[in-house]
Amino acid sequence: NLEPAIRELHKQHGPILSVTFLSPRPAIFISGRANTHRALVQHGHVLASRPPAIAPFLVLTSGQHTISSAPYGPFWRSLRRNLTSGLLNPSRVPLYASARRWAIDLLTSDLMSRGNNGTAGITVVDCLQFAMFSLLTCMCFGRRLDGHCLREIEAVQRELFSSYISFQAFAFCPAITKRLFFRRWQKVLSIRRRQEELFLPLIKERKNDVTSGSTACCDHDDNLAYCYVDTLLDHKLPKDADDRKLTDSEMSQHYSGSWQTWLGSQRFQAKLLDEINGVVSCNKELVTEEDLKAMPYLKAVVLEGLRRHPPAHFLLSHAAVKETSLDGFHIPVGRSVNFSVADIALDEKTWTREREFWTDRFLNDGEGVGVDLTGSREIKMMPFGVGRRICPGLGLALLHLEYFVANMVREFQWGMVGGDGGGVVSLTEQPEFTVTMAQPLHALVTPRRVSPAMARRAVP
Ligand code: HEM
Repeated sequence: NLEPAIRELHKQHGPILSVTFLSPRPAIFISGRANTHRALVQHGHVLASRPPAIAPFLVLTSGQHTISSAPYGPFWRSLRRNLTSGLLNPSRVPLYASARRWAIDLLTSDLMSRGNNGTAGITVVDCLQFAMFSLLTCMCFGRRLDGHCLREIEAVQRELFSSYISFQAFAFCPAITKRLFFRRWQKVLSIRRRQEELFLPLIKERKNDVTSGSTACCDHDDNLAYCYVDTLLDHKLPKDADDRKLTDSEMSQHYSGSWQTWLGSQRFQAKLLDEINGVVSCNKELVTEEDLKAMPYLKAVVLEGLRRHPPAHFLLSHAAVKETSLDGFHIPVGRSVNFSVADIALDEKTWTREREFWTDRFLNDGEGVGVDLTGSREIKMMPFGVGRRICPGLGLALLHLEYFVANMVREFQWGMVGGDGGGVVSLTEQPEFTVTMAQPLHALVTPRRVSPAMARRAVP
């Protein structure tokens, strides 16, 4: 449980710390809005790299050849530009409208078919993650994958996310820890193998434009004209990019929470529903992307969710491109430099009632109105990071959050397990790759109307 310890060390020793854990190389921690702005925005180009990956992540990122893990340089720039100008280009948003509708249909049907499990409620995260995997894999591979294939992809990715922290053990003397934690190391290799077994055939199918029924994984009627794999297959790396692949032998070597009333309490739901009904006519199938633009309360709910419960409590580790100094502290190349997202979001000097889920701060004259999530002027909250390594999926993520929340509130009444007004939900957090709920949410879900998705299901 690193976070409280780091916070305490900052209190005792100041905003810039160098801490030695198990790894021989100390990690640097930088706190505070102003310091973070200086480091990541004003001197953003200097701290825009990533530190050398430890053994498991070398395997899982093919030797730091992914956008998020690649060191700053032509290779990273080229891949990142390919993603932002291709799949994430705002002009392509409408291309995936049908995939988004499909994901909402899947989610609606899934929630309905689980039938509240008596009075124990539905484990919401299972349904939500499955719908989100369906949508993102569709955008990635250009096809609606079938349920079996999706479940397999979901299972391997979830295993990776939940084991992520335990893999840090290999930071210390990997030659020994690989033997000491032999099973854990085997898990790293098995996750990678399964990812290859699942993803490579899908990539090859897309490449060969297979339309026969030989691949049971695909629903051929719903091929997308454009997907992320297409952009990667067409992509040409610049000459000076380091596209060195790991050799086989290298591969085998490496191979605060509190009890709170729930956000879904009737008050939030009723206000959201009022807003949605004011914008969307009752005979319309779904809330659309266009409708979302006229929903300030929905935006406030989503922003307050990201502020109070950011999925990442720390940014991915940054590193200096060249030796540098920050406020008189020396930062060598290759050191991991870390920034706390959660502490900035809970800074009492920026936010009143900072620990409360209080949507009004993003409405009318509230302190959060017009907050700049890119942090270019100043940082008030940074759930997506700031500066050169800012999350390129920011726009898409906000769209998905608003779209899913709006449609789920419109379709269902969300109730607490445990009865009227008496229910509480544990918001105790559990660190994984992202921060998750230690006790997953169980909710009672009641349809508000016969939705088109339900009607379609009813047709044999
Ligand atoms: C609520 C949803 C999301 C949150 C909170 C989130 C947050 C983050 C954060 C905190 C980082 C690290 C920034 C840093 O190191 O300074 C990051 C990086 C990244 N995110 Fe996201 N993200 C989300 C969704 C997405 C989506 C939907 C995509 C793609 C479709 C995406 C793609 C990436 C990539 C490629 C990076 C690495 C950027 C780089 O190193 O240059 N993210 N994200």
